[in-house]
Amino acid sequence: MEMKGRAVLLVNLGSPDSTSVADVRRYLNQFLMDPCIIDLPWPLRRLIVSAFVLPTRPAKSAEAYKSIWWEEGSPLKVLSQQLTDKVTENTELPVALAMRYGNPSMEQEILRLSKIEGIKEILMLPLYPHYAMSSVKTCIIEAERVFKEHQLTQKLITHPVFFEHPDYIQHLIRSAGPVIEELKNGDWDHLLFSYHGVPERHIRKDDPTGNHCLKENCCNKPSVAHNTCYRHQVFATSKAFAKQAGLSDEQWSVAFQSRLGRAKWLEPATDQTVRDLAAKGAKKLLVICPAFTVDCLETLEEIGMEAKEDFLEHGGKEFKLIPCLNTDEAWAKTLAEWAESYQAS
Ligand SMILES: C=CC1=C(C)c2cc3[nH]c(cc4nc(cc5[nH]c(cc1n2)c(C)c5CCC(=O)O)C(CCC(=O)O)=C4C)c(C)c3C=C
Ligand SMILES: [Fe+2]
Ligand SMILES: [Fe+2]
Repeated sequence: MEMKGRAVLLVNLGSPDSTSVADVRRYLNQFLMDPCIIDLPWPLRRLIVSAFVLPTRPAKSAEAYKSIWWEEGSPLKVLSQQLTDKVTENTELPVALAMRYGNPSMEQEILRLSKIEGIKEILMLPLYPHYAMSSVKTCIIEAERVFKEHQLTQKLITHPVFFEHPDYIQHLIRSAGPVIEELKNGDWDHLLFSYHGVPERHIRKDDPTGNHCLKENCCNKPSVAHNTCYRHQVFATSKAFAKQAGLSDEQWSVAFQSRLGRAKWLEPATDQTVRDLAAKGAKKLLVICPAFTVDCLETLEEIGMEAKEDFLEHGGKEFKLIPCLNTDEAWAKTLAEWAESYQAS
């Protein structure tokens, strides 16, 4: 196994430095001014962010962050760091954690790793199971920018996405615990896979065939487009999970959360789906969020609080959010193994 000279960079999305409105505004500005997030020409993006988002959203988001914030800081950052520490315990390679937005920045951590004696390559492993312009692609663009700007001589490699890797699926099922057997026994009515949504336009832009994605049944027809199709990849995760866990087709479904703005995003929306499930008579609902490897605002608040309240208000009786893999020991070990064994072709 050729791993001498490799350093590992785990990357996650990032959080504001604190729950103050000023810090949330700074974070949202950096996030939303990324052309991979709002993919419009700079003047239009600047206008939309300044005129429609920054006047009101920071205060609203700050309140949401306050409801999930821990004494040690943002759950996403605290959990990502604890996971990184566990990965470090399982490998002799140097491992660092960076955030795509906010701190610790990718620039700071790439430069730190590049200064370690004997480092010839940096393997970036985005902690996102699925490819999206707004997740993996933006990390690659930022890492390439840092390498170029600082004229780094090391090689940059990116670990592939792992949306249907058998180890990842197995960890998801195992870490979900007894609720999966309970679902099979009929003790829960349904399992909803809630994935972060993306605008449909992003998927079309990344479709190398120019006409495969978002057509009738496209995600089930083999295509090179699936390498960059978020929709295909989240269905692949859900189907692999259901197959390995032994769930029948009626026991689960997929929905997309966190929509922002007026463009058309992937459907169905999680909030509507949760209400529809309650209206159809579901009383006990399980929700899992496999687009996130660690819990964050979008799982803890949007699903664990908002979606739960919605379900209970519309006639549901019990709602359980299955935690993300977070700092699971076996998962950390798998990440260390992947970091050591991955060979770029
Ligand atoms: C799973 C990967 C993610 C994709 C894809 C993604 C796309 C995406 N997100 C926004 C806008 C926002 N997302 C926000 C929070 C947030 N998003 C992700 C992950 C993905 N986003 C995570 C892990 C988090 C949580 C961060 C945390 O600190 O816990 C936010 C900020 C919070 C808020 O104000 O609601 C915004 C805004 C867009 C527009 C987008 C695709 C275009
Ligand atoms: Fe997001
Ligand atoms: Fe597709």
